[in-house]
Amino acid sequence: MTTTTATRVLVLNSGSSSVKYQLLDMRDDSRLAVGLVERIGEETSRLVHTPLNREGAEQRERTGPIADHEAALKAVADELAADGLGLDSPELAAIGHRVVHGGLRFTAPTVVDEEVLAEIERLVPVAPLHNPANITGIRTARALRPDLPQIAVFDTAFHTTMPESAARYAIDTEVADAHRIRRYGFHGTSHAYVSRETARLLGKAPEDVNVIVLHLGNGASASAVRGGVCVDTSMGLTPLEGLVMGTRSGDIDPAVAFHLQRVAGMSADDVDVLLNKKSGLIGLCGDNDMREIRRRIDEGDERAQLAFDIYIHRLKKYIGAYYAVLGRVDAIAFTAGVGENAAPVRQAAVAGLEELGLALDSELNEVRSGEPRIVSTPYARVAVAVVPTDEELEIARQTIALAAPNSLD
Ligand SMILES: Nc1ncnc2c1ncn2[C@@H]1O[C@H](COP(=O)(O)OP(=O)(O)O)[C@@H](O)[C@H]1O
Ligand SMILES: CC(=O)OP(=O)(O)O
Ligand SMILES: [Mg+2]
Repeated sequence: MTTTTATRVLVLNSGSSSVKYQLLDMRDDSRLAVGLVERIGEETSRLVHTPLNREGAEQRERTGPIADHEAALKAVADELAADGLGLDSPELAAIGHRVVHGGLRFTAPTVVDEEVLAEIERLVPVAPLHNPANITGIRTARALRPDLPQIAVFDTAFHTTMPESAARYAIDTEVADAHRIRRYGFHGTSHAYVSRETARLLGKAPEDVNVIVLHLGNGASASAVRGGVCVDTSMGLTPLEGLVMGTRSGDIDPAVAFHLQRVAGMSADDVDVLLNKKSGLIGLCGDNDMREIRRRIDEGDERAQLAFDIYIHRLKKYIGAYYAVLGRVDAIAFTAGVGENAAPVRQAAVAGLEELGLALDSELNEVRSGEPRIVSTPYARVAVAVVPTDEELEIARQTIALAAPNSLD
């Protein structure tokens, strides 16, 4: 009789209207399948599944309504099964889940049980776009494989090292403590992975480098990482604070919220929707995709240009702020959809910062590549790097380390 050692991990990254997933073999971090379900809940849902477990296997795409995250995960399970990678496989060691808000309690990856789920549920008001989808992902995966460990990896965990001076808001301490109001920060899995990869790119140990990480996706956040430890980040109690995002305002005078309620007759929920879903780039110019905004700018569209300028202005302010927080900066790393792909964003964000030791090589900056790379000139004091993030790989590593630490021996 042969026994199979379970070394595979399925990672589910459930967003408000999408699920990204990867099935990995942790013996060599190889991917067996990757995919995405997007526009969940709409008529035009789309599932793109790429099997990577055999030569010549082709990407498959399905369009048509997928009602909710539960249906999406079942569709993913069917796609995996069609490639002989079904969830019933004895080689599957665990399922890892991105969970966005872990509050004060979850500072490390956690095995999910009912009590942990209840705590993630309690945090829904501070991550209303994300935690509900994460919970559905966990419940559905558990129903499909009740015997497997389900591991939650929290976006907030990497930021729990922030000093109180960075994490606390300057409001009444009793009110803040009673309601656990503080800056938690998000995208931590990405900030952790990218800051480490940046050190590697520089040929140094993470302990020896100070990095500003700019995670610019649809949601966007900056972090200041000193010697591998997060000391400040731009998102706060919720993922609304900080940079200008696809649909979120980022930093704003909080008085705007009560002014709109008192003067414009909006409810708290109306303001929430306005700031989370109808602001940022989409609120400014009607588009939240940087590709479309650049296209419009090339055609001379002034609204798109102003939206871009506001986005860059905020980004620059955070670069300056985190430069001051860190004192010495070895690298600035751009990551996620915009950071990895939009050369004009990188160029504009560091333009004029030569006095801070920042200088891009404009040719290197234009090169398209999926590899980590340096795009600054050789004589620049601060390296500018493009470092593709890989939240799924990082979640898989943390998942196997907790669920089956001896499986890779
Ligand atoms: N080639 C590109 N050029 C410019 N921006 C891009 C490109 N590809 C993707 N993006 C931007 O990346 C965003 C998605 O980033 P991503 O990190 O996948 O976000 P999320 O994880 O929040 O869904 C898109 O909304 C788009 O603005
Ligand atoms: C926390 C957050 O903003 O995540 P995303 O960018 O996936 O929306
Ligand atoms: Mg993302």
